[in-house]
Amino acid sequence: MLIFPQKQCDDPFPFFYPFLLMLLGLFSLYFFTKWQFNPRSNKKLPPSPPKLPILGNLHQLSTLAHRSFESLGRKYGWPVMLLHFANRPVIIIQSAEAAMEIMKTHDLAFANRPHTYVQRRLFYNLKDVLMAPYGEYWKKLKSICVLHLLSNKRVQSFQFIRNEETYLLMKKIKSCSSSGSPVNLSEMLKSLNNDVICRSTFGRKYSEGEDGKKFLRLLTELMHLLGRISIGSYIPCLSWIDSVTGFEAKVDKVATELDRFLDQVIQEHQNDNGEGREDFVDILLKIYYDETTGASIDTDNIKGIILNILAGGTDSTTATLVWAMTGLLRHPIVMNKLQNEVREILGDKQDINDDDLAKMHYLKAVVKETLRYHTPVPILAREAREDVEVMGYEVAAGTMVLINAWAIGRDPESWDEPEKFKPEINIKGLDSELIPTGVGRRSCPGTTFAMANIELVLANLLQKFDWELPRGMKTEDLDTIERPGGTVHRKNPLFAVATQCYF
Ligand code: HEM
Repeated sequence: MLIFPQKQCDDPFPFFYPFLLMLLGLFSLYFFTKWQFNPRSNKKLPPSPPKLPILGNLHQLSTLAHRSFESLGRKYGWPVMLLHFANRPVIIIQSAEAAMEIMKTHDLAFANRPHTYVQRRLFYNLKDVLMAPYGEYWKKLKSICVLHLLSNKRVQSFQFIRNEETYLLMKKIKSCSSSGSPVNLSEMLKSLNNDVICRSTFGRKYSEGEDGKKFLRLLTELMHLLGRISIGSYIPCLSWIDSVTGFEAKVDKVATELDRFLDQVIQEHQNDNGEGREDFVDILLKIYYDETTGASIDTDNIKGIILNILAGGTDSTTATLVWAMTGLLRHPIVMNKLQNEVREILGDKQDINDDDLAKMHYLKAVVKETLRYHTPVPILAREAREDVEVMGYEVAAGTMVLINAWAIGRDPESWDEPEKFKPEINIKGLDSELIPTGVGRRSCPGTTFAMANIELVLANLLQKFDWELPRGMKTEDLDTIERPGGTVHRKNPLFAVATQCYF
């Protein structure tokens, strides 16, 4: 038995200890009452990995954030995890069930998007449709997109553009195939999509001439800046770094030059006698001048929407097409099956129309599988407009919420063998598990436009050519390395050889 030595009563302040005890008691009572009656304190927060002062969890993220979120989530909190980007709380959502709570059950509460200085500067102080906060103003812009610019009818009316541009691409590939040299599919598909989107938006292409090239360079820079993280947006005390590294100046330069270009385009359209076919700028100008529609918009809205269409339209469509061809070249059995479907449905017919595409079910399954396996926009960003409970966790108003669509598409809870590229598993279309273009109010209005282009180009590529990898390359040699960014492309360009031509 341990005997503690008795404390000698030679303390000069014998009244001090009871006083200290009383003080401690009062403090405990104060904090206990505060904890009990503070409505926020006993709310359950999602699990979180340990974080560092100042940085929070930023040091745990690689440039491919969707992959970092998945591995951190599996270790620290699945399917809902709390991270800190510096001192900003960010909720990461990684299962279909949790994503549906955000985008369906609480769609209205999560109808805002988080934004940084970069988006504000590039998108006319959020006067565009992609970044505008939820409200009457955003509703007006979104309905213009859905009803006037990207409706089924409008997408059909642009069929001649898709046909003409696809035909030009086929001719280009044919001329390369005669020499047996590999074609750079990444480059060709990017230029096709730029041409389709520029003709739909401006009524002309910008792939030739100095002006055109400069504009396409600006567009590439816009996408690059949107995909970069500005340090100052998350750690305000380090915002000087963005200025010293020239990042801020670069954003300003690109924003100013794009604005000048768009002003010129609008001016040209205003001077035009309007006899040609209607493009997006014509439609937006009509709404601008028409006071009876009640949808009054200004020129910043027009320019913001155009930039959204250019940014959203070209990059994600190109990435999907390039990844689809990557998947097919890596899986010759799938390529063969798709080629048989396309050729059986078309017979000798060379021009492919929407009715033909509607019959190509395996083609649709291949596109869906590409969106699942190589999700082009892997992370969907939303912001809470009010305090909400999600999967039993508290999410406070203003919290950034990132939905990892890529991880949801590879969740073994939802998919058999999710690590394999297998269009057959996609044939039934598990809708809530496949959310590459979002769900709910803020979902993508350009899906029909994108799919019409993707399906037409793929069907043509497979009907008119047989494909192989460049000489000496095996299917397993073809890499799938991703390039970081808001839209995830292949890091290395995709080269393939069109061995046989059938037109
Ligand atoms: C395969 C191609 C495409 C993919 C994967 C894609 C993906 C997405 C995603 C994930 C979102 C966010 C959805 C959400 O938060 O719920 C989005 C929004 C948007 N997309 Fe797309 N997109 C594609 C094509 C297009 C095209 C062709 C256009 C225009 C011509 C377009 C215009 C937009 C716009 C304007 C928004 C913002 C909508 C809003 O905030 O209300 N997208 N897209």
